[in-house]
Amino acid sequence: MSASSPDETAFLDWFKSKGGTVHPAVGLKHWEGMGRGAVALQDIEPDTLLFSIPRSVLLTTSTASLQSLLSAEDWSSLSGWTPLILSMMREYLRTSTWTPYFALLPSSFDSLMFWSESELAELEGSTVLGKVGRAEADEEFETTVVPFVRAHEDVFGSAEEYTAELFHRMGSLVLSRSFHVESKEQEEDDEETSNDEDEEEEEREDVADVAMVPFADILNAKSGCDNGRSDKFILSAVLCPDALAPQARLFYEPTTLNMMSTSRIPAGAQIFNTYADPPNSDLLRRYGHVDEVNDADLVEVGLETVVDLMGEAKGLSEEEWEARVEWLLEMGIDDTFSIETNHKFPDEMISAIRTFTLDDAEWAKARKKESPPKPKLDADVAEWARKILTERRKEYKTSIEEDEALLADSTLPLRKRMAVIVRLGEKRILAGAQKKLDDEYPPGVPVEKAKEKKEKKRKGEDGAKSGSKKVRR
Ligand SMILES: C[S@@+](CC[C@H](N)C(=O)[O-])C[C@H]1O[C@@H](n2cnc3c(N)ncnc32)[C@H](O)[C@@H]1O
Repeated sequence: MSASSPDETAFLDWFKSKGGTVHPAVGLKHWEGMGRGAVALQDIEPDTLLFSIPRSVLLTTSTASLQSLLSAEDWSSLSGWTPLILSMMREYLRTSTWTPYFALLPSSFDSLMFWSESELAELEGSTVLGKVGRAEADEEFETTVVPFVRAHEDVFGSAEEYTAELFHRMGSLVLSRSFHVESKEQEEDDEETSNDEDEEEEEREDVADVAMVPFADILNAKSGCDNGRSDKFILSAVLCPDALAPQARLFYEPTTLNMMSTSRIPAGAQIFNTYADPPNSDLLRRYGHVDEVNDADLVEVGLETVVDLMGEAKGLSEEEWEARVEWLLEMGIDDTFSIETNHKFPDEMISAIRTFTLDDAEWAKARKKESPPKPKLDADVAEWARKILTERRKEYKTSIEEDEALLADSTLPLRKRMAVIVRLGEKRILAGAQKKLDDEYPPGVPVEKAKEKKEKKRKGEDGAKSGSKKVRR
């Protein structure tokens, strides 16, 4: 194991003194534009234990001492991530248990929480602006953390040191580096629960299952360089660009978390993790970086955009469209639709569009059946979808061409470059979806004609466009 700084040496000594093991072929290295990461110092064969992390070094609400020093009532008055963040703040300020680990962690971030108003303005058009959460975090600090720490100075020590800056730093570390790690018993319980219950559970993740995992959080990630979506607590470390097969993965053992290679990693290559394939907007929000090429990119279209356009155009009164919106939400339709890089229209968006095209009798029937219209894309829906895409594209203040020109400038500041990559990716998806729609349902073709054309194409009567091969004579 190689370390290149005194902090790294101290961290590795601490890690090993706690029972952690590291394969001699795994080293730490600074990677241009990515910070610290892991490197294969020699060829690594599949099924090699890269490193093994004792569960006792995980920093969680159970391994930190704060919970045991407070009454159950006081502890349970805290919500969200605050119990973990406060535990981390106290461990950082008052104990030496995780000092070598904290010394390796960054204190400045490029994630959106730390962007100025003018920097955020570069993201205009992206729905990520509604998810930054800075105001909520500031409010949590002022209204919960400050009074709580002041009321328990016997446990926390001087409240003065529990600053907003430290609160945001710890919160950002949780956002960008934590893992979902359940106890072994919890995992077994989970196996007995149904998928639906699992999904609900994930939405309100218990802070007790959120863990800072020393060493595992040193691995960087890059789109296309991992083994695809990870399960909720599966971490996989893989080599880029050979991403077709999984190359490493973290196995959850009763007393350790073991990172194993699952295929060969050549000497000199970076060992990548997966962050579960977020789109660039979320990468930027949570981690403070983007992937110039991101297969998992997407653009969101709000139900609001659909309603604004269709409610008015179909001549529905405010009361009528509000009733349809409420009903759609009751029926489980999301208020945001994601279009991905395959440019396919989300089924839920098609159902929502169709809900606004229903006449009174059809609307009454749908309500009686308690089922939104089937997600069938036809010429009429396509016409609406095209208008919605046009409206959505207007929410960005620059064009694709302008953004491409900006990116060609190598002196563009990092944050602006990342913002441009996010908004350009989103606009390209919108443009791609529009093109796909135009190919399938050419604009200006009367609905009946478009139906005919589509039917012909389906039956393969439409020559080259249907994919039928021309015979050369
Ligand atoms: C889990 S940590 C990985 C370790 C980190 N590089 C370090 O120096 O401590 C995640 C952070 O690493 C950086 N990172 C990871 N993958 C990256 C990538 N593909 N490009 C740029 N930065 C990346 C980002 O700053 C991100 O917030």
